[in-house]
Amino acid sequence: MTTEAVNPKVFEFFEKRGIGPETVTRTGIYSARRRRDGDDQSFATEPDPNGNIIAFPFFERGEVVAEKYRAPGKKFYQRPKPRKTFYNSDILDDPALAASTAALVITEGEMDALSVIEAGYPFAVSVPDGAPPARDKNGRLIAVPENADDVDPENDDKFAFVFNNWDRLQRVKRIVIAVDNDEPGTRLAAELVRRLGRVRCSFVAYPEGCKDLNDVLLHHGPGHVINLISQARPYPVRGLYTLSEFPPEPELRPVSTGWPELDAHVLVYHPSLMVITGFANAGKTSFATQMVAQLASQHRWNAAIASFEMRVNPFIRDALIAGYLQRPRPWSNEEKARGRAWVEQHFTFIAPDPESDDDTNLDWLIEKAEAAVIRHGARVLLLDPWNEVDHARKADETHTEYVGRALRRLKTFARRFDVLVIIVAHPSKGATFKSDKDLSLYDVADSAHFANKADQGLILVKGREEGTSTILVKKIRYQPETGRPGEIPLKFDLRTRLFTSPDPEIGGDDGDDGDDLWRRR
Ligand SMILES: Nc1ncnc2c1ncn2[C@@H]1O[C@H](COP(=O)(O)OP(=O)(O)OP(=O)(O)O)[C@@H](O)[C@H]1O
Repeated sequence: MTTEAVNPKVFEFFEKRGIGPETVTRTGIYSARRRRDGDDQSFATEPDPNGNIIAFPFFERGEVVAEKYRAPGKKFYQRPKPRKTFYNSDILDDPALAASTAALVITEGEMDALSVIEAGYPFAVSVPDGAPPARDKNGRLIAVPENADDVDPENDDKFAFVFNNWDRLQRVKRIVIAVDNDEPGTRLAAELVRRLGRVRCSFVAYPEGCKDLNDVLLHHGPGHVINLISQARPYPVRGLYTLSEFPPEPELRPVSTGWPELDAHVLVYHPSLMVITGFANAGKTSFATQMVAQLASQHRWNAAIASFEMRVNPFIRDALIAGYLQRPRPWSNEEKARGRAWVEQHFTFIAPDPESDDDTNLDWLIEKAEAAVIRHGARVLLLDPWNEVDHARKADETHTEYVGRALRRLKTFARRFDVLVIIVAHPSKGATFKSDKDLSLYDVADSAHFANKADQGLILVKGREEGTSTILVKKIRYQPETGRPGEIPLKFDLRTRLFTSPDPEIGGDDGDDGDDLWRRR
């Protein structure tokens, strides 16, 4: 098209919108008129230097594949059977977009794309049919999913222009979405971003009083259009942050387990995952139960206890009361009543309903644990022992894969509900022949995941001499804030059935009791 072929009124129309004759001519816009096509009632639109219709041709690889018309009185129509493509789509093949030296700007209308081109930035396309409605027929805003899993590209009619240009679009490294600042524009942006991939998309922020790029060109000038594009901000990608964007994390507030001699080696905090292991009868249940009692009495950390091997009444209950009173039985009636009231206030128990045949699998357990947090303010979940949870493994899943998935779920639960999850687990059968000294977190229930996923890992060893025990602190994720590995002797008071400070002659911090301590009983 040459300038001579275009009605000067067309230039006037664009001039009023801030778009000069060079851009009009370069993009192939021309003036046209409608002419009756043959004897029937159909019309054709054809170029006419005096025509009062503005024609916007859509090129693809130099060919006009669609055309939109603006007739007087703001009447819009299109050439029949248009190919669904972007306005100015041929810019998609520019090597600068593949090399990432330029970002592609996608606008909601032709005038906005022209505004960008007018501002001196050629890398702009417009979607062909504007924005989809933002609300459904009941007036409710349509929620757009974040991913495009529900999109079938073959039948994605409204966005066929994306599919039709897929190969060219794939090469584009950076995309600036510059749609209208209104509800339909917001939906269009969301629909484009999920189809094009969030990581390469940015958005622009319009100045006050501007709803699109043509407004910006008219009211602020071409320089501002360019600034806006160069300052486009990336769409946040969930899980990827700069330091300043990083979501606030709960502060690490480690507290004592209640045994002063353990403080240098293990302090507990939530959210976190603690694994406690040791051979049969090593005292794992006694130790873990006493610990949750101490956490409740010293820090008011309520706990949910899922105890599948020990009866709650009277064993767990009395172990908790003992931990609270720190006094041997027999207890006075007043002590018993006080102890029970205290257990009632701070603990909930997760146990299968004898009336129901529900699987007591991990989903079941987590569901109850969530209720314990919400209803009873639980800060601790004690799962004792792991091996008794009726695990539900998927058909195509190995044991190791299952344990990995299950521990991930428990960690997600811990994080989401800000809970300390304590898992008591038996060592694998293969570890039975090992000495206590050689037992490691890798021996837990046949899976290295326990060692890898735990934030803190303890091994309990019963001493050769009755009433002596050692806590092996094997893993501490945050050192030194929450402790450091070590071997800490404790006394097991045979009268109170509680772990207490060792008698001075039994040993110090450095485990210099020699081999005796390690020998299996
Ligand atoms: N150092 C110790 N000396 C003597 N008795 C102890 C010692 N530590 C724990 N006990 C007692 O040993 C018994 C077994 O303890 P507990 O049930 O806590 O062990 P566990 O490791 O949980 O056992 P399991 O692997 O069978 O579940 C309990 O009666 C407990 O009071």
